[in-house]
Amino acid sequence: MARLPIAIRPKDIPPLATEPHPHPSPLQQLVGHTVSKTDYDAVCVPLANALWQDRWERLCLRPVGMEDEDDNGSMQDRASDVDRDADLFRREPSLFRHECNITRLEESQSVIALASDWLELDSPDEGIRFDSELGLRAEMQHALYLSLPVLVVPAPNLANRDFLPSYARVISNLLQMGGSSAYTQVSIRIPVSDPLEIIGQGPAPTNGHGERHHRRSLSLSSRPSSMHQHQMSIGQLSAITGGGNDPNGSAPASRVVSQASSNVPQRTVTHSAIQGDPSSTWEMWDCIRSLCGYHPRLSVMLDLSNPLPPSQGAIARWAAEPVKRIWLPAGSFIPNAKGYPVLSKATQAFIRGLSKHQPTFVLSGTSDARHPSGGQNAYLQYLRHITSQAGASAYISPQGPAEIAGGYGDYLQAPLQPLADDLGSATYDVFESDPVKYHQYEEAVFQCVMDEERQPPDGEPFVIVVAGAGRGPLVAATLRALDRAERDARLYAVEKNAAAFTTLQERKALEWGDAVEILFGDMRTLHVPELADILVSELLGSFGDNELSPECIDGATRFLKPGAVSIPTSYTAHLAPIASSKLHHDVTSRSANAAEIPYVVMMQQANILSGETPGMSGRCGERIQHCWQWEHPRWDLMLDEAGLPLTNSHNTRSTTCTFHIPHASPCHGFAGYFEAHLYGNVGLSIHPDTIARVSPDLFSWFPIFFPLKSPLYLPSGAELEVNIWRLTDQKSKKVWYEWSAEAYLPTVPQFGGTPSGSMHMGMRYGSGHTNPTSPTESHYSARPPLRDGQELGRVKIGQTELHNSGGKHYSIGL
Ligand SMILES: C[S@@+](CC[C@H](N)C(=O)[O-])C[C@H]1O[C@@H](n2cnc3c(N)ncnc32)[C@H](O)[C@@H]1O
Repeated sequence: MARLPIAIRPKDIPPLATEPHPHPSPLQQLVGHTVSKTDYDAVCVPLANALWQDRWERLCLRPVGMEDEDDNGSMQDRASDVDRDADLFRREPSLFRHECNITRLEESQSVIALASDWLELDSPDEGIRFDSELGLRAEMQHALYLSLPVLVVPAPNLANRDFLPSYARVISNLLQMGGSSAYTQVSIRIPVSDPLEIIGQGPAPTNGHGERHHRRSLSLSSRPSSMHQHQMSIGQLSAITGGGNDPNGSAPASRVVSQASSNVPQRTVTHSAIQGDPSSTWEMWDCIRSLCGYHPRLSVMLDLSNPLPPSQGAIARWAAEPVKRIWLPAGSFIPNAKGYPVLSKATQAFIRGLSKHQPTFVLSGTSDARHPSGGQNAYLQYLRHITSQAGASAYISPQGPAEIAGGYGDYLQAPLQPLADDLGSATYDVFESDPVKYHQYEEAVFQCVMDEERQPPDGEPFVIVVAGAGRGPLVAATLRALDRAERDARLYAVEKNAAAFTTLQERKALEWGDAVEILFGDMRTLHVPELADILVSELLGSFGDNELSPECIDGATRFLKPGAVSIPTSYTAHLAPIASSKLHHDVTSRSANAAEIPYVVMMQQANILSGETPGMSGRCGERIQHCWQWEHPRWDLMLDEAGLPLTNSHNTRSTTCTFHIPHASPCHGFAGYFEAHLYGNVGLSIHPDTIARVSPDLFSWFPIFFPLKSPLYLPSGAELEVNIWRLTDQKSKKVWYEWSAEAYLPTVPQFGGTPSGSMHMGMRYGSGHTNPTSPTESHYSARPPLRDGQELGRVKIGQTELHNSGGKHYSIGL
């Protein structure tokens, strides 16, 4: 595992430079020292300091109660002076040098800059929202000027969910600044959970004392003035659950919301966390990145100040998101038996799972002596220890060691077409680097030639054809199997790639001699000197049939003896809906038609969305569902005079899979897998649930990805119906896939059972059999009690286009 970067958030921020360039500034010295003399890789500091906050508040807010004193003339004069300054600020919002912590280009390397956490882009007060936007734009302008790698923006406030689109709009606009050459990323700091999800308490308590009351400056005369009072933020809530809310540690400390202003909508705040929704903070992120169009410079800083939500499914969704940074305050560590800071088992596993994102960790509050043993360095050493143990893929990829798959993570590749195209020697070399596949074939051939029922009559040797021999590894595996079984065979190796055939010639000349007869040509038309008992082939694609194994084996069946066997004897295709911001972005940034093409990809930053349960309606299948099956050889086909099938229509397939979606998420497409039965008890699998049992460590195939042009949003408890077709056209000699999906929410009819009286069956309306304060998967799967004769219905909530209609954008040449 590569060493993951760790940054420190120092308690004290160095002062500004007192000597001119090129003398290093105090911040430069701190960064230089940290990077060269400690085991940290970066320093995390707020971009601006308290003087900036003071100016912004002086210009944009006014203490509550001031209007009562407005009959005093001098007070009014002061107010109009402030208004003038405020308008000047709004005309060209920018930071002064003394308001900044970072001022030089030379300071910007190895620095993670935090935007001011007192800005309220989602304040219920319109004026505060707009002035916060101006403040943040001033900070972004400064960050862009200094080419800072990232500006971390504080999380939106769950209690202000109604204004989340306003927050997201500001972020989207921020990402337009600096034009296409802009370099600075924007990272949204999102808490991994809301503490109320964990403790399941009632409405958030309000902060009854110590808050500063403000009202907006009167200068925005087109907008009514307003009064503000603090309300408890996510960060403050984290303190009550032990998540820690210290100046170094946690989410923003102050939020002001207006209560009196007429520009503040008098809506009831639906605080989803209060109702124990484990999706709440993730949904904030989902809304922001969707409104920002999956911008490539937008990422997540996942804030682990609060405990993880209890639901595995809710946590796993972060695997599909661009989590580039992880905020780990000292308060998120627990003391072990000796008093050293450690992380809970669940947090360790979560962090290991996210390691494939190569995140930068930010440790804060390490000098606060929160833990009795180990001192400040204990946090760093411990984090180094657990991240160095992080393995490869965690959530989805069936592929083996990261070293082998290295560099392929989330890399979109066009599926191979070994029938239409001739493969290069380097590609065969990659195939041959996976010993598992050849071991499985050797074992399958061994079991086949040992099988009593397969023995040729009168002690005759077997006739075996290896069809699609490539550079010969299956021929070698077959020879090893015959040797072990002490069986004789006449062995033929068929290959249509003329260049690969030269390697077969070489191997025959130097290794195999008379033991192997090599034949050049297409197995569908080539003359084979005698009928075979066993046909060995490996023409499998990631979805089983996508390299046209069915068509090729059909064509080779004409040189098999009646009752002969094919290795593989059968194979199946499987599908699951996935979310992956990365894959979605990579596909949609290619071309307009790029989402109409399947890809082969080692999925890393991806998450399977479906659950194992049948859902509330009982209609849903497994997490990963079987699409279709192929069995070989087929003896039931109508053949032409050459012994070939009259049509290829028997090789069309279609299926509808219905998936239960336990946790809200956009669906970005579908992951496809195959399982193959070779012979006896030997198989191959890239299905995530069976690979370890069937063919552990197999890495020859990555899953196939059928993308969606636009994400299909699926709320908690949704049912996703996926249609996929394998189609073929004799005239144009091609095979292709088409796919589409529909989303539904289950409903239960209310008394009387009319459709209009139906009620959605999302988690909030769960059965009442589950504990609403500890959401788990069962929350979503419990079926509500139905009255006699009542049936669950469903309402349709979304639909995709039909992808790759008529094979217009992607097809496989026959
Ligand atoms: C996936 S590769 C497998 C190569 C080799 N058996 C191995 O396992 O490394 C499939 C091979 O089948 C060959 N092939 C595909 N269709 C064929 C056909 N109709 N007739 C003969 N060879 C074919 C390709 O050229 C390629 O060498």
